[in-house]
Amino acid sequence: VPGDHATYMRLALDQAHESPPKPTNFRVGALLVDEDTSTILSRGYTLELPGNTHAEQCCLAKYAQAHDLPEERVGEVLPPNSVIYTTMEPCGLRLSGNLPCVERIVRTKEGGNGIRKVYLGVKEPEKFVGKNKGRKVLEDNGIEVVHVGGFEEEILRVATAGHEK
Ligand SMILES: Nc1nc(=O)c(N)c(NC[C@H](O)[C@H](O)[C@H](O)COP(=O)(O)O)[nH]1
Ligand SMILES: [Zn+2]
Repeated sequence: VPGDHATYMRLALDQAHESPPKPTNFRVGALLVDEDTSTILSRGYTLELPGNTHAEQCCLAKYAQAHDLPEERVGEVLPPNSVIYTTMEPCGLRLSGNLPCVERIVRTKEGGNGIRKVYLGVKEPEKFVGKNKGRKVLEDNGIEVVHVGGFEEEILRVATAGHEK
């Protein structure tokens, strides 16, 4: 049965609950979906893969790994109408200096179809890097950004669970 946006965002939020709490990031969950066939291609959560990894990064890396490719070449194997559901908007800047997920999503257009749309549950709180400017970068690269409402309170509670109260 084709999932609706809420179904997929709920599944992304389930992923966020798997993330180990940490004071210096947010606990986020992401889903990679083929919109043509309503197939879930990959799931990911913050810190799932070794290193200081983000949910969207893990989602892409796992799908690439399943095709024996490094994450930076995932665009070569994405179906034509791939989308990402992420509980929090992709980062445009990271305090660690690691490559932001907006760049990882934009580069999926290299060598293939690339991610078409990003569905987000909440905007990034301004705690670490101030205002997140990633949305404009995605849109400037032809990637549609859509807010899926209804989960904000739970998304933020999960995202900040590792922060000092
Ligand atoms: N969309 C998103 N997915 C994630 O999985 C995650 N952890 C963040 N978090 C954004 C926040 O801005 C960064 O976590 C801090 O800027 C610290 O940067 P690092 O995570 O250490 O690279 N945002
Ligand atoms: Zn990120």
